[in-house]
Formats: sequence, C-alpha cells, structure tokens
Amino acid sequence: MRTAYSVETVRTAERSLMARLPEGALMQRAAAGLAAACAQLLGRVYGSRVVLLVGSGDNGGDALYAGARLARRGAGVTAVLLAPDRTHPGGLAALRRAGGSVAGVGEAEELVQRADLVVDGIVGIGGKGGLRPDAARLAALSETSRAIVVAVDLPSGVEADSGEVRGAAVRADLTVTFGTHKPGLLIDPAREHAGSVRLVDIGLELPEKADLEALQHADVAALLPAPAAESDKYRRGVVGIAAGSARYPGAAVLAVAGALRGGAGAVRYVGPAGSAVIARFPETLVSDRGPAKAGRVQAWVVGPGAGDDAATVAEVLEADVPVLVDADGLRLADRETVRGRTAPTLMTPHAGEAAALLGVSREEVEGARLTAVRELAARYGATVLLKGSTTLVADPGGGPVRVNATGTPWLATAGSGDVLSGLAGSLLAARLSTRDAGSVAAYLHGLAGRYAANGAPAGAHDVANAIPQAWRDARGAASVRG
Ligand SMILES: NC(=O)C1=CN([C@@H]2O[C@H](COP(=O)(O)OP(=O)(O)OC[C@H]3O[C@@H](n4cnc5c(N)ncnc54)[C@H](OP(=O)(O)O)[C@@H]3O)[C@@H](O)[C@H]2O)[C@@H](O)CC1
Ligand SMILES: [K+]
Repeated sequence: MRTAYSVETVRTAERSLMARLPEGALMQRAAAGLAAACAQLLGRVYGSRVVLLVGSGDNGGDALYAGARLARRGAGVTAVLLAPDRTHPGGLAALRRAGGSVAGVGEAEELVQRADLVVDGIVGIGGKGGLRPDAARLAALSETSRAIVVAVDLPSGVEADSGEVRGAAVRADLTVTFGTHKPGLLIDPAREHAGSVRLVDIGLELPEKADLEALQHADVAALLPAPAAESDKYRRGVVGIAAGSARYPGAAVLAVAGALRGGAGAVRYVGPAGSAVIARFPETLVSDRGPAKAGRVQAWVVGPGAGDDAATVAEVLEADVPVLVDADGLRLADRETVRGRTAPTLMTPHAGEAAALLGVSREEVEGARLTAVRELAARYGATVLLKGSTTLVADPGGGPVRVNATGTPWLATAGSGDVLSGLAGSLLAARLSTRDAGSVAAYLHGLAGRYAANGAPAGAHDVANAIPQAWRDARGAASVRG
C-alpha cells in the first residue's frame, strides 16, 4: 500500500526524530537522496549546469546542500536566492565551500535558460497560500525551461495536504519527497505538477493510519474475491442491476458487462432493456417485475441510463443490501433516504455530477477533489467514489481516503462509467466493503482501460472485455505491459 500523510503528521514525526538525532542529520539525509536523484538524471554530473531556486526555509536548505554535493562532483552550480539575508546559512556556506555561486532573482531567467537541471527549493511543506510574486515568477520559469526540473519535497505552489493549485506552481519532471508521500503528490491537479515521484526514506516513524492510501497490485490481490471449492452462485453473491431505459439500453448492457467480470456468482437484470441485455449476455437472469420482486440479490446497482425513473431508484434504496448509485440515480436519489439507510451505500459521481450534488461548479470540484469527496460522503452518509484522472474513495466516517491512479485519459469515453458501476456492484455482492469494492473496481477498471486502449482509442465494451486481464495481472498471473 502506498500511503500519504498530512503536513501536521509529518511535522510531529519530524520533531520526535530530530530530538534523537544530531542537528542537521535529517537535512543531510534529504540532501543526499536529492543529490543522488539529480546525478542520476544528469547522467554526467561533471561539467553540467545546475541552477537552484532557493527560498528562505529548510526546503531551500535541502536544495543548497544537494547543490554542494553536485558542485563537489564538478557541476557548475548557481543558487538563485529569493531572500538573500534569510537563506539557510549552513546550506549556503556548504555551497560556497564546494565552489558554487550565488545570483539574484533578476538573473534567474537567463540562468534557467542555459541550465541542464533546475532544482526547485522555493518552498516545501512550509508553503502557505499561493506563491508570492517573486516566487511565482521563478515557478513560471520552470514551465518554459528546457532543463530537467526537480522539485524538492513538493513542486512549489501546490497544496501539500489537498493537491490544490492556486496560482503559479512549479512543473517538475521529478519530485524527490522526504519521509512519506504528501497527499497532494497523489491527487490532481498537483499530481500533474509533480512529474514522477521518488520517495527518500529519512527514518520518519509514521502512525498506522494514513491520510491517503493508494492500493498496489498486492493489496488488490488480497482483496479480490476467490471462490471456494464448495461455492455456488448464491454463495459467491448475486448482483442486481437496475439500469437502462428504452432510450438508453446500452447503459444496462455495459453495466451488466462490468458486473459479469466482477466476481459475483450471477447477475440479475431488472428494467426495460432486458432483451438487449439477454441478446448480448445470455447468462444474465432477467426480470421485468421491478427490484423488490426480482428475487434475492446481495447488492444492487442503480442509476446508469435510468433517465427519470425515480421510482426504481427509491425502490432499490429500500433494499437492505449494499447499493451502488450512479449516473441518473445520483440526481434522483433522495438525500435523507440515503442517509437513513442501514446497509451501506456507494455513490459514484464524476466531477460534473458531484458539482451538481454539492451546488458548486465543476471546476471547483476538479480543483479541490479531496474536499469535494469528503464533503459529499459526509452529506449523504455514504461512501463516495469521485471519478477522474485520480479517482478518490471516501467513507462517511472519515478515515484514510483511497486514491487510484491506474486510469488513463482514454477511459473518458461514453459508457465507461457504466462498466465501472457494474464491476463495483459485483464486488459488493461478493461481500467487499463499499470502500474496498470502490477502490478495487477503480483499480481494475483503470488497468483494463490501459490494456483496452494500449495507446489508441477504445470503447467501453473493450474496457469491460479487458477486466479479466487486469484481474489476472493484479493477482500476479500475468505480466504487466503498458
Ligand atoms: N519534514 C521533515 O522531516 C524534513 C523536512 N525537510 C525540508 O524542510 C522543508 C520544510 O521547511 P520549512 O519548515 O522551513 O518550510 P519551507 O517549505 O522551506 O517554507 C517556508 C519558507 O517559505 C516561505 N513561504 C511560505 N509560504 C510562501 C509562499 N506562499 N510564497 C513564498 N514563500 C513562502 C516562508 O517565508 P516566511 O513566511 O517566513 O516569510 C519560509 O521562509 C520540507 O519541505 C523539506 O524540504 C528536510 O530538510 C528534512 C526533513
Ligand atoms: K519545492
């Protein structure tokens, strides 16, 4: 499991570790890791041109000590100081001893243009609010520079705890972060600014409960349902899909396509698209008697392609089994009814749907995804999966938010969400919790999207077809490509 911790938790861990170590030891560990990463990117350190963008805090100190290490190996290192009289004194002395030089902000543009590598030590976890004007100008240079840009701990200008970016921010090729990932490194839009992320272990002891978690193959493998020898379809779980309409039969077909690959023993379909579903998937149990009379299920999916069928949504929400609400269902579901349910509910909006539920703009949700997903989970008393380039899953009672980054932009295609809701519903029927079902489904769906697309456009049915490959891959039965 990859985890991320908030600045407050990092500060606490840092204090307790610093109390046990000689002064400056942590910064030396950080600088050593940073210098090693820079050297690797440069290939040849000797004779290379390195520019350090140095703010007045310890983030600048890290950059200066790393710069000193590179200068000792023959790099030409220049530090651009944002606040010359408040620069980290030890770091500055070390750079000077190693033969590095110092410049003012006015010289930055020319230096950056000629640099092979730019190190962003403007601000790290001590940054507050949007970058101040001088810092913002330096950050903007990183966007146009042809040099490799390495951010120290965080790209300056991004919010460490939320992943929000308010104004200018450094755009890095690599971020070298210390002790732990910070939430912002895993959530868009900040994640896009970070480039690849390398974690340098500096010995921080962190609490068991993280602020953010990202499942990896092994975590997914451990959560995937596996049928026992004596399993039958009812023990494996039956998932009910109440989706589609005369106008949108395709949503029903795609939700069923996802559900058939999600581990439930059987898929029951209820709604007006029964003949389209059965034509494509004859193994589906089709009923036209409405959700309450359709027979037993262990979980429901309601909403994809539902149009204005509020009655079906209300009927499904009365069932005392886990319910996944998606698409039109999100608009039609009564908030107090969802809050009053005793069985768990999983809501799966994209940013536009989340914005409508929260009464804000889509841009606000996309800019502050973590706040939005937590707020929705609290308002509805439900687990919420907010879809996007980094999908987030939050439980209503708080706890670590799950983030998934396996997706690909090609997944933004019609019907792809219907496949995801079927898949997640099937995992719910196989008795995963709403949090696990949502995050495992997002993981597999993202991976399946990559397999289906493989660098070219793919349809939602291709994504559904690729789920078994993603599943085998997560279980370690197939090798990963792309
Ligand atoms: N955690 C760990 O274990 C370890 C942490 N380490 C490192 O320490 C870093 C944290 O250092 P830090 O606490 O000194 O804060 P930092 O990020 O340098 O920023 C503060 C400075 O920035 C300024 N400033 C603030 N906002 C600004 C803005 N919007 N725009 C412009 N400027 C702004 C602010 O100015 P002031 O408000 O004081 O005027 C202040 O001078 C951390 O990220 C990591 O790199 C490693 O060395 C070792 C282990
Ligand atoms: K930085």
